[in-house]
Amino acid sequence: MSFLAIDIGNTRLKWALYATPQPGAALLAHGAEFLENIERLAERGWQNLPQPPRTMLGCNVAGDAVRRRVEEQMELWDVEPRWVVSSAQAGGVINGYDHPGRLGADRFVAQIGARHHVLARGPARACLVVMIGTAVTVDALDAQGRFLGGLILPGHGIMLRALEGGTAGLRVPTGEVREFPTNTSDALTSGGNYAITGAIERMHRHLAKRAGHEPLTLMTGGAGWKVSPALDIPHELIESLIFDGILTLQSHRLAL
Ligand SMILES: Nc1ncnc2c1ncn2[C@@H]1O[C@H](COP(=O)(O)OP(=O)(O)O)[C@@H](O)[C@H]1O
Ligand SMILES: CC(C)(COP(=O)(O)O)[C@@H](O)C(=O)NCCC(=O)O
Ligand SMILES: [K+]
Repeated sequence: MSFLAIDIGNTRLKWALYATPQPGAALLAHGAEFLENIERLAERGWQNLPQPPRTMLGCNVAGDAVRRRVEEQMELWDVEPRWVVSSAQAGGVINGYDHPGRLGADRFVAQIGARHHVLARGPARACLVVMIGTAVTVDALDAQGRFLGGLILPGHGIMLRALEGGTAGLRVPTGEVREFPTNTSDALTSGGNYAITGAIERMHRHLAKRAGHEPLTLMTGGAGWKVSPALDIPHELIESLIFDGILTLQSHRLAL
């Protein structure tokens, strides 16, 4: 019954093999590859799995060419590639985007994972879903599981490259996050970090006001550990949030 979940972002592909397609299933193997190395997935991580996947579900925001390259690597097994498309409603989330299909599949799936965590923890409440990947997204779910809307901003790497490319004097090593930075490195690192944490805190305020209660804040993504220490609101880092969403979606599909 083993099930492969794949999350393709703009920087890396992350994958996880589970014993069964249900939230909380045993994790059998997992890995990550930078997109420039996906041609090696079959020979590297996927060659020596404890068992071949029987089914799979993925989410991809890196475009069709990347998806096709990944599907070629999957020819190793007899598995039909299936990819999440954002829709008006799925996995307990009602998608309030103007055009639901245009919402990034990773954002939709992370919200489904977040909704699963909210309901597993007690009475339904609003939830802020923060993803710190290549880009940063901050998405608001109300207590009924309705996606109210969200922010997209550049991730730290993109902010730095934009500043380096657009100026003559900002090519400096990485600095530290400081309240009052007194050198260029610290000024850039702190500026990026507080741009991200400031946006999260702002959206948290919007959602607390709309919901009338303190939302649960869940954070995920490759650079979440860099942002978490400077975020002044209670929150939890859940590395597996997208996979939890994929497992939830898959188990809902099987139940239909
Ligand atoms: N070991 C790591 N490998 C790759 N990226 C990392 C690592 N640690 C932190 N990062 C940061 O995480 C970001 C990529 O996160 P990820 O969630 O994989 O992004 P995406 O989903 O957009 O591909 C990079 O921009 C980088 O700043
Ligand atoms: C916002 C994103 C670029 C985030 O990508 P990531 O940082 O995970 O690589 C992705 O979710 C996307 O391409 N979204 C489509 C546009 C939208 O959600 O409105
Ligand atoms: K992502």
